[in-house]
Amino acid sequence: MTNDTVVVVGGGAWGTALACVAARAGRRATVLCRDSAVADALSARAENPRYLPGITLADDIGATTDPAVLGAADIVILAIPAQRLRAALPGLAPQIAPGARLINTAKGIELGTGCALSRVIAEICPDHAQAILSGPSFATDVARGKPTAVTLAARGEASALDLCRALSSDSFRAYASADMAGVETGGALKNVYAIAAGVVIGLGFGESAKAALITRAFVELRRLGAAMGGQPETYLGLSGFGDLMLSCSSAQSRNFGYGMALGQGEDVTGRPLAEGVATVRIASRIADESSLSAPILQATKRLIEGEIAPKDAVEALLSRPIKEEF
Ligand SMILES: NC(=O)C1=CN([C@@H]2O[C@H](COP(=O)(O)OP(=O)(O)OC[C@H]3O[C@@H](n4cnc5c(N)ncnc54)[C@H](O)[C@@H]3O)[C@@H](O)[C@H]2O)C=CC1
Ligand SMILES: O=C(CO)COP(=O)(O)O
Repeated sequence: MTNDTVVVVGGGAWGTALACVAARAGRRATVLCRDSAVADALSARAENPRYLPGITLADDIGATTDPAVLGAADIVILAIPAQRLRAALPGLAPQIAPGARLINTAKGIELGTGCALSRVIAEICPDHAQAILSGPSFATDVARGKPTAVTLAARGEASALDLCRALSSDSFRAYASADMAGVETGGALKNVYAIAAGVVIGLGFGESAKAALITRAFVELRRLGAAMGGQPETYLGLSGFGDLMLSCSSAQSRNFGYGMALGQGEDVTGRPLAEGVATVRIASRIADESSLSAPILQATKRLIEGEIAPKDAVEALLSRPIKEEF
């Protein structure tokens, strides 16, 4: 398989960082932007001042707003917000070269339908093989070339390994997996728990409370993920535990930041993209429908919907009946 040419759809923080990844791995990389100002800045100054201000990017990244560029791609990386995927894909699909492989990197579950994003992609691009890249990786770190490791899942180990080799370099290491559902659900659900961890810190409850929250969140994430089709061991890896740990422990995470603002009683309107806000709504419905116990997720949902105050949400969790840990 030829993997020479990579087109990244989405000129935001993550799409830009992933174009740097592809370029560092020796691929010809182009970002397909929606906004011509972003494309111009990337092409002329190797900068994305809107989404990654102050970071000088590899200068061999191309940028365009013309979807015709998809016709030359061996690999198409999707890096647009999860809830935008269904609306964006029909305009792109006819342009994508027949043999190109798609790698989704958005983290979420479709709000209106409860569909995994891989299913949304399969519905709109049924003839293209697809993969998922997910793991602990902040765009700013990746764009700067700081060491990062992620999981890349595809149907079939050989395909996953081939894509891992195509994108790995001395600063970016992708591990192969054949568990698409496990990788996908881990990335989506960790955002919910990052919001919850942010709330705990925003309330001033401290690091011990946060460690307890993350540990119990991990139990829930594995339970929900398994019900959605993931393999248990996948959640122990980079796309599960790794990403949960990163997002629940750093104010760099937009989801954690959103939770912190909630905990501090701030107005959260207009904050940067926090995918967990949509995910918690649909994941709570899925948990209810399957009678799965997910108290942290349900408390986070009620908090986000304004049904309960942050302090009361944490107190409700602490006052649940005493039970065995496992
Ligand atoms: N920023 C990060 O560190 C990471 C982000 N991700 C995931 O990547 C996805 C994108 O996140 P970011 O790039 O950080 O968000 P962002 O807010 O920085 O950028 C989003 C980009 O998507 C574009 N976009 C939105 N709707 C579109 C549409 N309908 N058609 C074409 N382009 C559209 C916007 O113009 C913008 O360029 C999210 O699902 C996020 O969870 C995953 C790993 C790391
Ligand atoms: O997914 C991420 C890191 O792996 C980015 O997290 P946020 O979307 O919360 O910023």
